[in-house]
Amino acid sequence: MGSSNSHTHLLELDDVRSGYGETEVLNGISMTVDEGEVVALIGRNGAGKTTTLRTIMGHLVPTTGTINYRGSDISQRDVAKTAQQGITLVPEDRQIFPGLSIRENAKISEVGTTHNEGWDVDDALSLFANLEGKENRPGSALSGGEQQMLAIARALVSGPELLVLDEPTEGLAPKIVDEVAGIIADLKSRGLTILLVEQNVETAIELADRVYVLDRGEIVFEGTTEEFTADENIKESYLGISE
Ligand SMILES: Nc1ncnc2c1ncn2[C@@H]1O[C@H](COP(=O)(O)OP(=O)(O)OP(=O)(O)O)[C@@H](O)[C@H]1O
Repeated sequence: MGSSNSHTHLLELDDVRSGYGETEVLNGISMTVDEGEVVALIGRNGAGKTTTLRTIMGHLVPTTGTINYRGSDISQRDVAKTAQQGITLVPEDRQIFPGLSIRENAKISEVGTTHNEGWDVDDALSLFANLEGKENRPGSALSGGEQQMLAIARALVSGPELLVLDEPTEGLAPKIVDEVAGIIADLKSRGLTILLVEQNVETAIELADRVYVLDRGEIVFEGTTEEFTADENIKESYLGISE
């Protein structure tokens, strides 16, 4: 039915159903992201988090429901159109080109950036101390943490209005998790709008203003980070966290 208030959200999913062929994975989810917010989408393995992002990005088209971006329905558009509209995904597998240097990987996003001026390649890389002095090193020589940082830098070069991060800390050592979280916090403080999918609940709540919990294709909790932190029941029931 849509949001009852008259405020236009940056991104609004309303009763979205989506999946793969006959298999419905999202059973009618509704969520919003407002400008300047960091919104975390969390949930167990297989809950449908990546499917939600694929649907937002246009890899999957909802069978019913709407996705509005700046008040326009974008449910039926393709991936290229989504990127042009300023929604940039940093995918779970990071997709760094192994034969290209760090700089070349970052520069790729300059191509076709039409909607908005993106970050300068040097400015984007300079956010990450770990990448400093390594601009000519090939993607194949990077650690998982460095790949993640480069993937975020490359996304910034495309000039996102909404940065979508799919499990950015997955598989990283604790020290590197902290560094990546620090960069996300920095981007947040600069006013960038971020939709963050995380399995790492601690990192998610450290960064997010609001939290959605997805379970078996349904949103089972929505609230501020404070409300989530106070809700022992939701943490225990859906995320297997108890203190
Ligand atoms: N290409 C596909 N074809 C059919 N089913 C799929 C496909 N990709 C995912 N699924 C199914 O959709 C459901 C949700 O998967 P999804 O990857 O969205 O979950 P997730 O919450 O992102 O989990 P994870 O943390 O493991 O990535 C799972 O049951 C999964 O098996």
